[in-house]
Amino acid sequence: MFIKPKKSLGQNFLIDRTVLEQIIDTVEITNKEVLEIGPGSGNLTAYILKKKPKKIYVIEKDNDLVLLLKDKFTSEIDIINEDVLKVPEDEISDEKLIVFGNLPYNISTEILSKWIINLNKNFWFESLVLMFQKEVAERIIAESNTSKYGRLSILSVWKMNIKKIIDIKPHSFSPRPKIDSTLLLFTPRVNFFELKDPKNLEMITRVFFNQRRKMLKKPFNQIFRDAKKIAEKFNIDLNLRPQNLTPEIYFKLVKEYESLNC
Ligand SMILES: C[S@@+](CC[C@H](N)C(=O)[O-])C[C@H]1O[C@@H](n2cnc3c(N)ncnc32)[C@H](O)[C@@H]1O
Repeated sequence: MFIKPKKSLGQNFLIDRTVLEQIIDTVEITNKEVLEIGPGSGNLTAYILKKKPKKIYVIEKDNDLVLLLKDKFTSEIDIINEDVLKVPEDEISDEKLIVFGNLPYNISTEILSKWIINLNKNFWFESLVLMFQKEVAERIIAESNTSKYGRLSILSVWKMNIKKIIDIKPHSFSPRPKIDSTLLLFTPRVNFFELKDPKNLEMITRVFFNQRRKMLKKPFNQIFRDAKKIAEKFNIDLNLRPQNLTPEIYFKLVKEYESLNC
């Protein structure tokens, strides 16, 4: 069955055996429950199956590809024919999942942000092995005082340990994307900083990084009534820029905001 790849659904299928093997070797799969996001034509799915997982769930939005997957794998996989953004990720299984995803580039940050915002102390996964556009992966793992550091880095490191596994070149896919990709491994950060509402972290980092070239004075005044006092409390020089504050400081500022407003 030939299916023309749909650009709108970010369909670039992995065809490089070495890369497929590197992906499944990132974590232990045997006897574990696995979730794959966007299995496409099932290239990675076939490699996952070789490692004998206890069960595989896949979430694929494209009806044509779902037909192809049913044909190719019969009853070996449990197919959820849905938009991943609409699936309640913590209701897929009672077991902690190993998640793989060569994510569609146009919604990759939306998926990651949704999962992080929804996470509670009982992580629904054991690890996430996710592929991003290289430029997005660099923003996720960026540290403070660098130009790529921003909201996505702070949000990601809040609840996860993140490790870069490999970069992947366009020739590993068909059709070839125009950009390089990067595979990241995320594992739960057990003692993450407790906040009342993750939306406050989203809001505060948005206010700061929407004006990333401005001095801290401006966002501070927008968020806190007594900005000077709060800056002194946390020993922050208001002449610095948003990228100079570590994630830890952002978490503390959100907590302070919550204690004053929520
Ligand atoms: C980059 S391709 C990866 C395909 C396959 N995993 C591989 O590596 O060869 C992304 C896949 O995600 C699917 N997809 C796109 N948007 C989706 C969504 N919102 N929910 C679920 N799947 C989606 C596409 O149809 C496609 O199969």
